[in-house]
Amino acid sequence: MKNPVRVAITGAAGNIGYQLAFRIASGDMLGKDQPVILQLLEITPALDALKGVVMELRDCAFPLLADVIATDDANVAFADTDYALLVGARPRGPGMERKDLLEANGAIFGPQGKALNAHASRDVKVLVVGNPANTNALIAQAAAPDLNPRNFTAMTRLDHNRAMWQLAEKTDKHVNDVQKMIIWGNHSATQYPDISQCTIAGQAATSQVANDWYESTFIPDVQQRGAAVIKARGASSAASAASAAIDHMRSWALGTASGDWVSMGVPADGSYGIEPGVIYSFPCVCEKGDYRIVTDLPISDFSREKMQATDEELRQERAAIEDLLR
Ligand SMILES: NC(=O)C1=CN([C@@H]2O[C@H](COP(=O)(O)OP(=O)(O)OC[C@H]3O[C@@H](n4cnc5c(N)ncnc54)[C@H](O)[C@@H]3O)[C@@H](O)[C@H]2O)C=CC1
Ligand SMILES: O=C([O-])CC(=O)C(=O)O
Repeated sequence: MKNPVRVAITGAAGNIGYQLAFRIASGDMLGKDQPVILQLLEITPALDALKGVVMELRDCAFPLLADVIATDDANVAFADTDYALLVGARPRGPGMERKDLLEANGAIFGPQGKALNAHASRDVKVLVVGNPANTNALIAQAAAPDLNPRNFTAMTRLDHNRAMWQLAEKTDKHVNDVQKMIIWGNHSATQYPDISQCTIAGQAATSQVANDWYESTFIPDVQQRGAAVIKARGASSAASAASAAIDHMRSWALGTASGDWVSMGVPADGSYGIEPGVIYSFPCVCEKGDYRIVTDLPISDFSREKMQATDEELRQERAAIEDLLR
């Protein structure tokens, strides 16, 4: 049996956290041979609810769950943690954009970055889910100067999964047939879901759907899917968000499928002309516990314009919280 690894989840008594903890404890994220110690963080008023989550985790008698720690102290939650899923933050309601949460949620991620910097494993892999995810990841990264800046990532895997399903449904294929989807940029309404490289059962996606459907239906539907779920459910996506978080971490830790890639919000490194300074979603291949941005894909004028628009929004979000980066 492998030694247990430590997985921290913030907002663990919230809607997403309640899904995440159980799936991670059952081995969905790191494999059925990898024991885990869950380190659950909540705000003090939610500690009773968190106690209930811990009771239920124990009641599942998960073979892979080595221990559970529940706390309202980030220094405890992040101690020696190998994986940190930063979920705890306020969700948006109807009529809000995710960046409307910047002020309320931005303040959470500086102190958490600082606690990670002081206490986490030096190789900790960080995924920010709390919105606005890309900019919150930037805030956490800036507060953790002793950790590898590349290890601060934001979740666009839910958008990636949504886009794959929309395309599969439109072409009457299974989602397993869809490869090489790309989400560029921000986890927001400016994100650019790009099918130019996509294949469906090995054939170019662009030859299987009408361009008009792609531009006028697919792109806005993927961009607005979070809002559509809020309208339908009266609450933001939770089970699908937890599932995507597990997909993101599993790909990063265990690798992406041969011949395919995934979308991850990662620090821009100049690839595709996106200058450093923002956490931007790129197509990424993961191998041996690391990721790399897939480079040198051809970019059309249509794509370039959309990639720049979402970059611009990220720079505006950054400017709005610049004081939190110091
Ligand atoms: N990146 C993505 O694709 C997605 C992101 N989200 C975002 O995830 C976040 C969480 O969503 P839900 O779980 O539905 O919200 P929720 O309100 O059900 O749960 C959030 C939990 O975080 C806790 N919390 C608040 N501040 C905290 C702090 N400083 N430290 C630790 N815990 C804290 C709250 O007590 C609450 O239990 C929201 O910001 C939401 O917008 C949601 C869906 C997808
Ligand atoms: O839309 C929201 O506010 C929650 C979210 O990020 C998503 O479902 O993509």
